[in-house]
Amino acid sequence: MQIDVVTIFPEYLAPLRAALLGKAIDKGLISVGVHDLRDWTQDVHKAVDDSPYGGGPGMVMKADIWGPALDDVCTDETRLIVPTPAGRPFTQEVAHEYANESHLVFACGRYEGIDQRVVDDAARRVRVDEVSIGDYVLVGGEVAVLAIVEAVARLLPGVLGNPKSHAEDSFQDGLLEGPSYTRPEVWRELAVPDVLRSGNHRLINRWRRDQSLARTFERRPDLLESLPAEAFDKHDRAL
Ligand SMILES: NC(=S)c1ccno1
Repeated sequence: MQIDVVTIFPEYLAPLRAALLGKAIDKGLISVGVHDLRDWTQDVHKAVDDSPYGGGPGMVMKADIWGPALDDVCTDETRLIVPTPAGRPFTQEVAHEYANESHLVFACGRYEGIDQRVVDDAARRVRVDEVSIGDYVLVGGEVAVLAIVEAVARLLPGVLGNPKSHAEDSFQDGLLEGPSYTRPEVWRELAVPDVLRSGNHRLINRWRRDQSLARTFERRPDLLESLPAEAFDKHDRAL
């Protein structure tokens, strides 16, 4: 997978080359290009923004800078992703969608965002997603790109050490993951639940399913409401 990021703060994306992602890059599973939007400016001040039409606070990023940048970075295969609070929710399901793509390009907005015509024009040639990682406003899209790239890259074959790791992710079955424990058996007078030390895998799996259902019911009942009836089995106790 090729990932390209266009930003006015290339240094913000340095973490992409660290840890798990760095290893995936070293293995050739992912190629990452980070591009400084200011390389497409023509003026001595390298201006990338201007005042908003219609007035209002802040500045808007210029279409006549973003357009040529995306023309150069995108290909016919590109899925262009624009992180924005006004976007559709970025979910585990969307992460799986992106993991099947060959080329992701991320456009990192700053200030009050990017002139809408940049998205409208790009949509004439490539698939464009305006996505949000949550109902809050960041200073720019770079942090969202780091989150999205990590969520997507870990789904790629060969990136995680154990390919089964993400099979039990939260949201994988539409539910939140239950609690996890490791040694020591007792820590600050808190003991690991006996069932996990029983060796009875049928009981352990039942306990884990119950914990997942209970946690989802308590913290994200909306996820339960959106699951089809067939997502539940006869052993799922009424919550
Ligand atoms: N919530 C998202 S994705 C965002 C991008 C910029 N600010 O907030």
